[in-house]
Amino acid sequence: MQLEVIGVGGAGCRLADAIRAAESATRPFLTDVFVFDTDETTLRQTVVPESNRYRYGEANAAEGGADGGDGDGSRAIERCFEEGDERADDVLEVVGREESSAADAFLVTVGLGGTTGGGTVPALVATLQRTYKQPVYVLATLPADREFDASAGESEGLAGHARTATATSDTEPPRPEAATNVLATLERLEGLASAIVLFDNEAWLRPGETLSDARDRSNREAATQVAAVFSGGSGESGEATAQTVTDASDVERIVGSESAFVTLGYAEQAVETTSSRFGLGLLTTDRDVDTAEAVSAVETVVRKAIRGKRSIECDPEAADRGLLIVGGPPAWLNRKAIADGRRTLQTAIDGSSILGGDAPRPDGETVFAGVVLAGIGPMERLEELRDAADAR
Ligand SMILES: Nc1nc2c(ncn2[C@@H]2O[C@H](COP(=O)(O)OP(=O)(O)OP(=O)(O)O)[C@@H](O)[C@H]2O)c(=O)[nH]1
Repeated sequence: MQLEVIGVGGAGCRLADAIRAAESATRPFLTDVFVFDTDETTLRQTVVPESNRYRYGEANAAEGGADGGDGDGSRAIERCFEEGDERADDVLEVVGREESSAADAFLVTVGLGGTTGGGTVPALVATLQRTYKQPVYVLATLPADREFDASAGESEGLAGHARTATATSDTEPPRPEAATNVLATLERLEGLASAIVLFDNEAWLRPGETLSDARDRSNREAATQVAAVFSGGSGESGEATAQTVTDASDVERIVGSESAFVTLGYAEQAVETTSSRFGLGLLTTDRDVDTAEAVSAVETVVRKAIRGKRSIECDPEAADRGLLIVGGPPAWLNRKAIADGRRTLQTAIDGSSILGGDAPRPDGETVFAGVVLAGIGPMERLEELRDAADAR
């Protein structure tokens, strides 16, 4: 399927940039990528073409810091929501230069916790929904615990998350109001966004890593997950055709249109191909691949994508619907193992709707699985953010 990506705010711009970088030249899945921020530097640091970068409004810092200078983050984000309509119109003026979008869906990327992205995105999603017929999905990061603490690095983290006392050289500002902002934006997105993919920064931080150090790696992880599921089931891939194609309507069926929360999973395993062995770029044939090895590779990546670390943790059983894409060099895509993988997903989520597809990658050197779990139930992380907001 084809996506139009719109990044808003610092994190939103960097995520959009990372998704653009994850796009394969031979299998494009992006019609366009736009980035919008109050901060010129953020925009310049992306590799998005200048015509698609746009600076709008005043930096929120100029209003007295990320919480508006009044110590009450909720008031600051409310002010940004009020400005949201105007900002959404600015965005639409740029994005809507073409009367209709060639994309199958929009993906709005944003980091929740701040005010620029989180303050604009509800109005932007509403405007896009009113203007276009395509679904509008949101990819939203959740802040890490240490951001809530104005004296970062001195005390313990929240709600059982182990704190690594190394945030001192972090260039990310403390955001005591972040949890409040997250909840306010999510509340507004409810009923507006077609679906909301969550990415939990706390879970993707490595011990001893600063937020600034983690962010490029986290963005690459998120972009890989997005590319696997949104570009994954493309039907034609040079000389290889998928046995089971998943298209935009399949993705829509799984993620729904009612602001369901979504988590993404991804796993890959390097496999030997003729090209990796001899560097000749020759295709691997079925005869070269041991069936047991191919089955094992597919089983392994499917299991890890479902049970391993996903964009946000939740019990797979709490999901209503699921999508599985298995990709790699065609000779490695064992059909029976892929069908078994779908059954594994069905059993794991105990839900009613499962779809699956395969994604042949003649030039690929890994077997991979991308998983979408949609309609995910109560999430511990959101509960923790609620507690953090209440504690303020
Ligand atoms: N994964 C990821 N998260 C980020 C990145 N940058 C910031 N974040 C997260 O996103 C949240 C919001 O940060 P920004 O996107 O910079 O904020 P903003 O929307 O520009 O808003 P203001 O800074 O308040 O004007 C932060 O609290 C972090 O949790 C990034 O590059 N990657």
